[in-house]
Amino acid sequence: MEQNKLLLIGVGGIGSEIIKCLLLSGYTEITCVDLDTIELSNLNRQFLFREADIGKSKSQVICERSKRFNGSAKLVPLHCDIKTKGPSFFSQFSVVITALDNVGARKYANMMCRITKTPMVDTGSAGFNGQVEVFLPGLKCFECTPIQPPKTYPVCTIRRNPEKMVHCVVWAKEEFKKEFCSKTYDSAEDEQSGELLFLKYFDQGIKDLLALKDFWKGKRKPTPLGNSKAFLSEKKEKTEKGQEKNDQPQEMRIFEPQEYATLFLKSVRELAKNRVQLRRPLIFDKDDPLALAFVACVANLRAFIFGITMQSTFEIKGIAGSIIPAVASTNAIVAGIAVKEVTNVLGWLKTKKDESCKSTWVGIPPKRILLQPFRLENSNKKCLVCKLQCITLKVNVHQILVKTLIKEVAKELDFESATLGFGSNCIYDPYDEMEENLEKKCYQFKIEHDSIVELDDTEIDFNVKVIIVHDPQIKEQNFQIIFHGEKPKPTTKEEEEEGEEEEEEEEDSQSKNKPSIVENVGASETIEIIDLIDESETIILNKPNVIKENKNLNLFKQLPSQLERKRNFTNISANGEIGKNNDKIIHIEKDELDEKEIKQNIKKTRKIPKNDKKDQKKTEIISIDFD
Ligand SMILES: Nc1ncnc2c1ncn2[C@@H]1O[C@H](COP(=O)(O)OP(=O)(O)OP(=O)(O)O)[C@@H](O)[C@H]1O
Ligand SMILES: [Zn+2]
Repeated sequence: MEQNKLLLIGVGGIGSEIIKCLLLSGYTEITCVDLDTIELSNLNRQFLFREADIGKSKSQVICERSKRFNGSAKLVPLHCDIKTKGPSFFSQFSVVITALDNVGARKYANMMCRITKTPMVDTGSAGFNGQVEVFLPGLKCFECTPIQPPKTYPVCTIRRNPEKMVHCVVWAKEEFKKEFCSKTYDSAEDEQSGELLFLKYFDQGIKDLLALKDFWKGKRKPTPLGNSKAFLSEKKEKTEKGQEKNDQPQEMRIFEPQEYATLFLKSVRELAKNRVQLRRPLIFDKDDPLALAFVACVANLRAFIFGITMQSTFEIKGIAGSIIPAVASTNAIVAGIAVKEVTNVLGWLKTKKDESCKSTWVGIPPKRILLQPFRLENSNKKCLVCKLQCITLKVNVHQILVKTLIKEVAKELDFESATLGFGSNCIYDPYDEMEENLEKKCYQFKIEHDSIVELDDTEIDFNVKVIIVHDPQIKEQNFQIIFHGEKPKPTTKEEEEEGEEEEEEEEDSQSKNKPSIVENVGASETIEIIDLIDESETIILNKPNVIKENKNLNLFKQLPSQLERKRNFTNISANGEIGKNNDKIIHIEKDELDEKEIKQNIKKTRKIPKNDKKDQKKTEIISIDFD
């Protein structure tokens, strides 16, 4: 353990737990990277931070505080974005552990780990669910499973007939974008702008909808609010709801609609002013109080119009940012498993046997913890990151011309016709008029030590990443090309077809039983329980078909808490089966069936025989057949 240098990326909720577990397990050399500073909202679960640390660098503080677990450990803090670190940085470490909150940074770490053939242990959590995934070189990587796009809602529900607060919030965010994020303004809007918007959103817009007479047949109609002055004058004696709860912070309270109208007019004025000062369109950020005030007011007033229960700004912030509150216990469990996997991965580095390494899904439904370990999978032949081929080029970036780089590397790799790209820039394309770039030196395009440039063959499917190692001693012509194992070669037709077939199989098997990762695990509102028609056993979900086709963990992320709220369903396994007292499982075949039809479509599963219970205890996983 002591000989292994570890890299921990992200020292937030899970990262703080990981560093503690690593040190207490005997690891002594850890580099901690985090780009952020400590915020008040971190303190409830990032247990090593204190109020006095607010504003300080997370990585600095965590390294100082963690000395208490092992005073002689070598902890290196780096306050930076991981995306600024290249292959030579990553290659120092035996294992990379990611405890990040976004897919972009994970993808970057994954690519660096593939390039440098470094194992990566990725962690994540959302509420009571979490995961630890182990990515070993040569096996499945973070990008082998396509990442699901966030949930979208039917346009008609959002624009015409919202049924829930989330629909109003999506609409409010859209309006925020239209109003403040697309145009630049040179002068402040006049004083009328708030009132005009009020009319548009809450009066005329609603009247226009009501004009669609057929649409409203049999539906509850919305009520337009009139103009803001008239609406505000209705304000009788009412103040905010729940006077007795006045000790709650503003953000947690629900106010009368008139209060939201006043705040709405104010927020429009302030946002318009800001836009003029900034001289650029605004960006919606749930942490920007003004943007959030606008969205909360618009969403609540729309909810009021459509007879939907209004919610506090705090709750709306959660919906607007797809936030599921972090749970310290989930983070601690995930961190513990991750550290165990780091030890397994170190074993793999010696033996190259991967049996002990596992990825694990974590779920904490009431009163029990479900851990579901999975064997590591093979990589997806279609995965661009796994297919990635690279070489290292030792050069003097101040001397080497773009022309030389392209010509020599292309010659060495048998390229027919090469384009050169760096980041999102194309430096040279033979079909474009870019000849003058050929005469420039590499550093003029900010290509420096540890940069990765890309050579693409325009004729065949051949892409090679070139890792630049700058050496000031090297003269222009004396550069050195270093292969990482085999010499890169173009993908052959057979390999391509093989990849396609494999992908189809993969999709098949995934939809049958494998969980796949989503951006913010469980953060999207994928599945929702619409109703429980029979108290004990029947649940109606908004997307039963999807469930049947994909017994996929992601679709079930949100179920435990919803089920708990609705009824006492207690057992939900990580594979997506839902059960009550181990014996009643339901699934419904069609979308939007009526109650009678649903009852006909219910299939009960077999009861788990009593003597199987021993097994369940051993694994803490309940596995029940759907059919
Ligand atoms: N590109 C990056 N480079 C380095 N660190 C990153 C990068 N992206 C995210 N992080 C860090 O990863 C950590 C993730 O931790 P966590 O999910 O607990 O988020 P948080 O920001 O601490 O809390 P919350 O978002 O819930 O307020 C954060 O500390 C964040 O700064
Ligand atoms: Zn991959």
